[in-house]
Amino acid sequence: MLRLKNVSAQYNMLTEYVKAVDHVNFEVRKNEIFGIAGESGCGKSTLLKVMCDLINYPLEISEGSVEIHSTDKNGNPLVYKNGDIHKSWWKIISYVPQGAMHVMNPVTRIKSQFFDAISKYHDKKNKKELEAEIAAYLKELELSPEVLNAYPHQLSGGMRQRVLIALATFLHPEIVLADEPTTALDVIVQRGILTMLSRVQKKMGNSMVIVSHDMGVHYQITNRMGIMYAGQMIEVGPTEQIFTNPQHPYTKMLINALPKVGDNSQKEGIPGTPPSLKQPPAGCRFAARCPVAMDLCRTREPARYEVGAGHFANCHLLSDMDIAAEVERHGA
Ligand SMILES: Nc1ncnc2c1ncn2[C@@H]1O[C@H](COP(=O)(O)OP(=O)(O)OP(=O)(O)O)[C@@H](O)[C@H]1O
Repeated sequence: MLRLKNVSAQYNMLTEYVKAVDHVNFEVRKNEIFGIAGESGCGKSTLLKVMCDLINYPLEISEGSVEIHSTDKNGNPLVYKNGDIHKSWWKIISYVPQGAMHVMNPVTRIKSQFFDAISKYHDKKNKKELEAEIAAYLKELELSPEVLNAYPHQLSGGMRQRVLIALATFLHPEIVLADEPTTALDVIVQRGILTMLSRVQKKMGNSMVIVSHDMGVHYQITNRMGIMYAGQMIEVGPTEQIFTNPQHPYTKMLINALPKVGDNSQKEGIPGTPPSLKQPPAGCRFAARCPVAMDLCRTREPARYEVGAGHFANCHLLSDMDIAAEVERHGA
């Protein structure tokens, strides 16, 4: 299980900070697919980097901690914390970064990329045995072992993405993080990738985190999900609840903007733009775009409210006390 406790992370630009992740709390449970959704630039990729301990300048964690709770061979509890998690890459946690073409070495065959990435973590085996094991695993994932001899540019975008997923899951890590795994692929290929991810997760019974700006992806394969806005996680809950009973005005607008079968009404995007993460506004960060914002929303940050079993949202409108205070203020 992976847990984020009050995590803030920022890009240190020397004269200013980009506060890309702000006091984020949630957990990814065993045997589930957890989705992270939100507009471009809201901090989704940064959050994934924080989760897998990929912290390189100018990114830094300014507050909070990330923990992976696991067990050793004898079943004794083991906790990996940020700063140490990167030592367990591939075996405990693995990461499928955004943009399959850019993360692969263009002048190296897929086989060598597999060997380079995993051979030092794999139980000692000679090259031939390891290659046979990789080929068998590729077959299991419906990929021809022929791809091992190919260069990345010889594969289609969908094949490259499948190879990256195969690489990230080969050592059966407990947690797999995937950043926009279906972006830039056509819908048929997208469906194939989602089916593959879902099948791999079911087979391993591990945890998966999928970042995508596409709500359709979350609807199709995630069990629980979180909605990010301007560096903050503003709603978390079971995916079915997020779609049928969204609580934060931003989530409601995201869901309402989705096309529905039989509904021919014109869909509108969310007017306005997200705030700068260099100088985020006081109060609720969505207030400037929120059609139901109260005065309080522009001055005080909302607390997190539990609105159903395991369903949380940060909005003053969910607090009778906050609404009463607003009414009193206007009545005064
Ligand atoms: N290396 C960097 N240096 C400075 N700022 C950065 C860096 N990488 C990202 N940012 C900023 O951090 C914020 C969050 O970016 P991030 O890439 O995490 O968002 P995202 O939600 O994943 O966006 P997208 O969906 O477009 O990938 C943005 O304001 C972005 O401009």
